[in-house]
Amino acid sequence: MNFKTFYRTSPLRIWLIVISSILQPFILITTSYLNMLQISALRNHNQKAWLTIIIVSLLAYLSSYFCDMSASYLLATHMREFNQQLREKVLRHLYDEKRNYQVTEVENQLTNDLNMVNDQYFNLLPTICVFLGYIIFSVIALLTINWTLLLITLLTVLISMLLPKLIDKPIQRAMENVSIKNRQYLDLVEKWLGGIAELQRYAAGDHLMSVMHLGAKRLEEAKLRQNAKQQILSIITGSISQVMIFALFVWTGVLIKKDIVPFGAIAVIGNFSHYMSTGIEYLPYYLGLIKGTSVLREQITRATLPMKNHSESESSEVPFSFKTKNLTIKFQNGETLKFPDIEIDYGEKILLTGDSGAGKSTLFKLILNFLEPSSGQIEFKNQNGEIINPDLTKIGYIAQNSILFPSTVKRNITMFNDNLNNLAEIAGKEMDLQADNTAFVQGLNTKINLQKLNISGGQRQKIILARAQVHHSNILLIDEGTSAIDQTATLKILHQLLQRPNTIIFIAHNFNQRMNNLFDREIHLNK
Ligand SMILES: Nc1ncnc2c1ncn2[C@@H]1O[C@H](COP(=O)(O)OP(=O)(O)OP(=O)(O)O)[C@@H](O)[C@H]1O
Repeated sequence: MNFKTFYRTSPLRIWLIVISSILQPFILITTSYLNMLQISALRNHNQKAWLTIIIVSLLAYLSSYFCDMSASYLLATHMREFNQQLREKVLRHLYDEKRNYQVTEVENQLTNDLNMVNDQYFNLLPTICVFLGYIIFSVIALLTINWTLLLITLLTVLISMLLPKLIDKPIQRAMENVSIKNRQYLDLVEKWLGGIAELQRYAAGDHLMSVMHLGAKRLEEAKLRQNAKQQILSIITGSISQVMIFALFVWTGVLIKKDIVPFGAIAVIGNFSHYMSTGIEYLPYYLGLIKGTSVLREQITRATLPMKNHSESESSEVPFSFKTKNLTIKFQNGETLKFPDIEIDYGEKILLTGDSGAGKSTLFKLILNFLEPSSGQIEFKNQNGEIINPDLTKIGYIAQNSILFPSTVKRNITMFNDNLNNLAEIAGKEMDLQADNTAFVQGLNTKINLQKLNISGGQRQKIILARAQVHHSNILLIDEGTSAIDQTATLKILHQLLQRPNTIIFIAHNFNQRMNNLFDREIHLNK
């Protein structure tokens, strides 16, 4: 993400912003010239000329405000469009990447990181133009008076432009640090405030306060350090500009004394040196801020790049069967799980059991490649029994904590594919949803309110199971998909699920013998 992408959003608008921004210093510096003429007219008692210049100056000032307002309005419009495009690209990237993201990571990217880059990079475009204009037009004005005055000024500009290079690394680090601390703080908010009811139940408010206080303190300290670094940059560039003004006045005095420049130049120099010093003080400061965003901009660019894995998915095939060999996984905390070799044929109905913590859910995650095995492999085959590069997205998966969306029951089943509406009605019946008519007053058109949690755990599971029924997959992995559903309904649901031709591997703890008998075989994992 750089200025080029920003420019491409609307080149015409960018040019208008640049022109209206550049016009502001041009008008102000031209008016300074007019002021000099105004003083001469007053000394010569030329009231008409004096009044004309005052009116022209007034109009010039008004047009300068107009330019300022136009630039701000155009920039705001541009930013709105640009940010919208950027957010869409980030979301497209996340969606295509199929990686498990932490919600806070994405939240931070779409809000805090983007705001920082907006404030300290793109929003500075008019400001940079104005300060650049101050320097350029002052240089031209000084040149008309005496070239040696210009020389002194140019030298100072050069020094000030090189200065931020000395300090842009610490500023970059400080900015990154604020972003990290902000992410950590959002993470705390999500993890701790997400469980506030539990904390209230056990009266653990003091601990919540101290954890949140520490997170907020770290964030504020990082901001303070960033501010201090920016202040240092501001002080360095400010001091240089003051030295320059002093040198300019002294040298103008010398030139006047030697009759090289007219006496009136001292008044004009005062104005120009002010514009010049403002330009020199702030331009490197803002350029320093812009440089400071480079790491964040790179991060955002990476998050917006389109994913190029289409060729991979094109060559991959839908899996029908698989076998595992010497599969182990070692977690970061040192815990290691070893799995027996398993071979599953197409159409088998497998009950996967084992003690709590034996690794049943982990096995599913390994099959789906959500987790990488430390050793061993999984071999997938197609319909003809040939080994394939599998398209793992075609494996159906019902996780323990499957997600519902704030929409109707039906759309949660069809996953927003209205062509599947009729199938949703059938799957709803198969998964015994009509037994919950009192909760679903409008049937499948009842809207799920995630805030008010207007559905029970069992109803949630039935909706997720119906979703899997409607979106047929050759291999379906179900992790405790009926744990909250009563026994009678579970039996009914199992009958429906297991009569389909696809492969089903079902993790369950609490099945009775009658339910167990519905499966072809049981695989038991030992700890
Ligand atoms: N990402 C992880 N990092 C560290 N340890 C993990 C991770 N995922 C799982 N484990 C550990 O692996 C072991 C197996 O976990 P898993 O969830 O697969 O068990 P399970 O057989 O499905 O248990 P349950 O029946 O209680 O759901 C547990 O001891 C768990 O703590």
